[in-house]
Amino acid sequence: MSHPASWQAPAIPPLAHDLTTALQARIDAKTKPPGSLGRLEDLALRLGLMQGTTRPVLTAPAVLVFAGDHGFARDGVSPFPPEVTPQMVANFLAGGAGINVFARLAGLPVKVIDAGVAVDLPPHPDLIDLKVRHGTRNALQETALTPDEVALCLDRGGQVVADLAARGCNAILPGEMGIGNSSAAALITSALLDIPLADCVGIGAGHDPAGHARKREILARVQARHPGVRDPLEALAAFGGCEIAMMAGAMLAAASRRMLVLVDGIIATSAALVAARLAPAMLDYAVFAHVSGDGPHRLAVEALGGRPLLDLGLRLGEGTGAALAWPLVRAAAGFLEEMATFEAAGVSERTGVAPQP
Ligand SMILES: O=C(O)c1ccc[n+]([C@@H]2O[C@H](COP(=O)([O-])O)[C@@H](O)[C@H]2O)c1
Ligand SMILES: Cc1cc2nc[nH]c2cc1C
Repeated sequence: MSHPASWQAPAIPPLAHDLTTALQARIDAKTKPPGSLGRLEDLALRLGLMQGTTRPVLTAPAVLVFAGDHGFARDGVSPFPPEVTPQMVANFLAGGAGINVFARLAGLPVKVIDAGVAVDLPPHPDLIDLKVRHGTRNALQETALTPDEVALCLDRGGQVVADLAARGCNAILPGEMGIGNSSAAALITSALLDIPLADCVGIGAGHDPAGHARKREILARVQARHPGVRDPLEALAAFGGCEIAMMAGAMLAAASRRMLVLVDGIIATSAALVAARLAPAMLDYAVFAHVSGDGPHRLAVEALGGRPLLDLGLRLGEGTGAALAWPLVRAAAGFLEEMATFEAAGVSERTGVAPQP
């Protein structure tokens, strides 16, 4: 097992910038005024640069819902009890959660990964048991994860992606489920972006103003218990959780294989932030699906240079924003592959001047 102080992120190949001109020419040859597909054109270009081809294809994409529990979840940080984490896992596996609906509509399979749910879960064909521990330790009192547990989470996230890649997957949509994990995300984001904690604490699963104020106060105590954390591995150890660390490992492994990472909401973005601190080139393979309705998300996405595709006020997590954005990603690859060119369709190209009467 690798040790986190020395945990090495995988090497991430650079984007195929040498293909930029050829990709842009292919985009511009399609039967449309230049630039008229707006950000879908940027997305098509990026897919080509990621995959190192002028004809990118999306194969065997998968939603990965990483689930984990948090030691401080009973201390007032969430408006919901931690029992909801395994209850929602059962809901995912029964096909009844929001992510199941949106994934079905988008034609995406949903795999659930037990990264660190507090209770043992019954086996299920769509459940991958990679549990590192039964919930994190309580960060109000001690470090949430040991360095070895952090390394194990990162490695296991990589293992999930390696298994998918072996079956032809070249795009992942990581989501998460974990009562209390918006608190871990806030603590990580504040530590790694060096911005005040209060600016990073959202309403999570739906605090009222009094609950939100209490969450801020509790998290200030957690932060005071772990002063001076600035390093991504230290942040994961201090604050948890297993599902955030495993998502970060999955994102890094995906980028190392030139796979697209469609980033979901505020918790998935904290994992992307950790991943980017471990290997900045990960961001070349990340597309931000949406900006969450949980206020602080916007700040984190901007700090990572992301431009979210959707702004729907979603704050459900589970990968729902990513699943909803998936048809846009498919549209980008689809127009590049299937749209007729001016030449093939016999359509006249732009002359730059209006025809004279
Ligand atoms: O994706 C988001 O932006 C998002 C924002 C707030 C909450 N959530 C979800 O709500 C849960 C965390 O909320 P909380 O209040 O228990 O920390 C967790 O299961 C997340 O999937 C998700
Ligand atoms: C019901 C419920 C569903 C969720 N899905 C993701 N986070 C969640 C939090 C709650 C509380």
